Amino acid sequence: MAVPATSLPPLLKDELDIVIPTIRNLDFLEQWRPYLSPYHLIIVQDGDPTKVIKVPEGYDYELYNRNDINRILGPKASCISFKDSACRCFGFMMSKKKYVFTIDDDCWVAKDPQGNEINALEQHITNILSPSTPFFFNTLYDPYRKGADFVRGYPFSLREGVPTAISHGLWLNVPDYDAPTQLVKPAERNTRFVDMVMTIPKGTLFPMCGMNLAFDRSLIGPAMYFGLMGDGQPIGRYDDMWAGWCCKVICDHLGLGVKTGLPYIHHSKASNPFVNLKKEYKGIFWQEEIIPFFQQVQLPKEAVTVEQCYIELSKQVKEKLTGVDPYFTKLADAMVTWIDAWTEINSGSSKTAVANGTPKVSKSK
Ligand SMILES: O=c1ccn([C@@H]2O[C@H](COP(=O)(O)OP(=O)(O)O[C@H]3O[C@@H](CO)[C@H](O)[C@H]3O)[C@@H](O)[C@H]2O)c(=O)[nH]1
Ligand SMILES: [Mn+2]
Repeated sequence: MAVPATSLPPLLKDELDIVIPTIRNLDFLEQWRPYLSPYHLIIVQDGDPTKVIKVPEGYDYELYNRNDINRILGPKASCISFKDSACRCFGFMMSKKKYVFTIDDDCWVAKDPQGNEINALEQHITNILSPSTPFFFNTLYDPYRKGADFVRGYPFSLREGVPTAISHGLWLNVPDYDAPTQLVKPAERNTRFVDMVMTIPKGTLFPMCGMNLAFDRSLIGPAMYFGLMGDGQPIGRYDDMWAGWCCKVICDHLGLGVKTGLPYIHHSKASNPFVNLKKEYKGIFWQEEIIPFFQQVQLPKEAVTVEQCYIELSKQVKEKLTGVDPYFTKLADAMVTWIDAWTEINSGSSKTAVANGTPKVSKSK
């Protein structure tokens, strides 16, 4: 019988923030209470800043709306998307913790095949705190999980693994399909629970979904920029994809690991495929050129920090992708603005969080 999650002390309670992008009241947090209420939330309110977002009692949080973003970042706020879940990366920037878990407000606690609730955050923490194996594939998947190990023929020199930077979770019910797939398979639901965590091999890109994602902010935070999406931009719903491609090439360069698989969340809402098609349209054919770009990216050995890698990447984006569309010049510049803002905010020289950004004292625990 699994030990109920609530009986375990909250792992990394003071070292992890939960970032939620939202345009609605956060009632979904009621269901997550046993698992998430010990942690500090950073809520990034998108859309109309005059709308009041209700947060269930008993949660400790700070909330930033567009007015806060503009006040805190000034002109640099131009790099934070508006009217798109990409805004969540502002929460990554404002966090002061080593780890971040980000979740969408239509993601619910899932159940495993035995009917037990899945503490997604606990599994992400397990994934992040155990090493990754990007250099040699272990056919028994994650060798650090209980009941598994490295198989015969796995080099002992590689068994220490590397630090894990990203833990990419999955979704039961509504899978993260692109609009064309949603259109041709509107009723398809993911009911398959696969009890697996694996390291994504070095040199392999992956489509990172932002709705159930955790990462080590100290290892890869500055690369978790979700790009220029939504209002005023020619593309949407490629925010997390862009961040994932940038992060993966930088993780490969710096010898960091990316894992995918458990945990699952239950994704409830299928966003409108027609609206999604409009947002994704350009991305669907641009990505046929973006992926080969990332596959050929070489970062100089002198680039030894995430920031240095990211600035170098922005130069290559401007040089090699502007031919696809002038948007990539804007995006490359925004990547630099993001790093400037990240450095300013995280060097302590910035405006402290005030007004809406002031941490709210939880009314009752
Ligand atoms: O303008 C907006 C719209 C929504 N949000 C918040 O972002 C998340 C996701 O919104 P939603 O669940 O409605 O959309 P999905 O299509 O299911 O999102 C997933 O697809 C990808 C979009 O890039 C991404 O992997 C997932 O986010 C919710 O919390 C909304 O409240 C917003 O902030 N601004
Ligand atoms: Mn959703």
